[in-house]
Amino acid sequence: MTGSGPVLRAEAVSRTFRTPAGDVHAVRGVTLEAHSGELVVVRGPSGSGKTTLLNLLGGLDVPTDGTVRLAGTDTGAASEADLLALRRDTVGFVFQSFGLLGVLTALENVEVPLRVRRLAASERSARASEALRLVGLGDHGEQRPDELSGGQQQRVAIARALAADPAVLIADEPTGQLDSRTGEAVMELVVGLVHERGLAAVIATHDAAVVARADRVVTLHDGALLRAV
Ligand SMILES: Nc1ncnc2c1ncn2[C@@H]1O[C@H](COP(=O)(O)OP(=O)(O)OP(=O)(O)O)[C@@H](O)[C@H]1O
Repeated sequence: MTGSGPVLRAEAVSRTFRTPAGDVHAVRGVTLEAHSGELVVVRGPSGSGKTTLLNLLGGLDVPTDGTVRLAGTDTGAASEADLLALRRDTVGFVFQSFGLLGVLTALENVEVPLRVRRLAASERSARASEALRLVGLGDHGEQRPDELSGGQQQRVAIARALAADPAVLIADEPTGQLDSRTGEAVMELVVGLVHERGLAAVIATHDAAVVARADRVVTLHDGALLRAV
């Protein structure tokens, strides 16, 4: 990968789902890129294809047409194993529903993606603690998700996404389950981290405050890009 090119690039990407009721063209011909340190916001009404597009950009799904290049790798041409490794090494995901494991402490949740990287336990724990500190939860490592507020849980999820030091952050409506003040605080944190750590971030959100701070805003309508700002 060259230093100046986009970390993430989608070129004329489409995703069609075959269903018994017929084909659903969830994403249609989208071209989009994100560079390091750049925050790209994807917005659009419900069903416009935001989640499908984010899944394609993060390598959770591959396009039926067009190409997605993630850190230089064409996801559609990669084997399942390579795609798994690419996601593990390159992408941090944050979802609306936090996705924390209830039986684990905050610290253990943050350690989950580090476990699959076969890091030594001490290194894992040091990195997870540092990630929790970054999101302002350095003193909450021993608490379980149900002992934390919604905003704190989402911050744990952000720490988990960042612990392995990904080049790309993909966040699907990360503030969707939070009240507006908590959501603002969480987004403030994400925007700061994107710029500080030079992440290429793509975030689906309706949050006006995030839209205002985005380097680029794209709007989806029926799976296609409406306009790019
Ligand atoms: N696995 C699937 N199989 C069939 N159709 C799907 C599948 N996933 C998504 N779709 C369809 O693709 C379209 C886009 O869905 P998607 O979830 O990407 O939209 P969205 O903009 O994220 O919506 P929301 O804001 O409500 O989450 C919808 O019509 C949806 O029903």
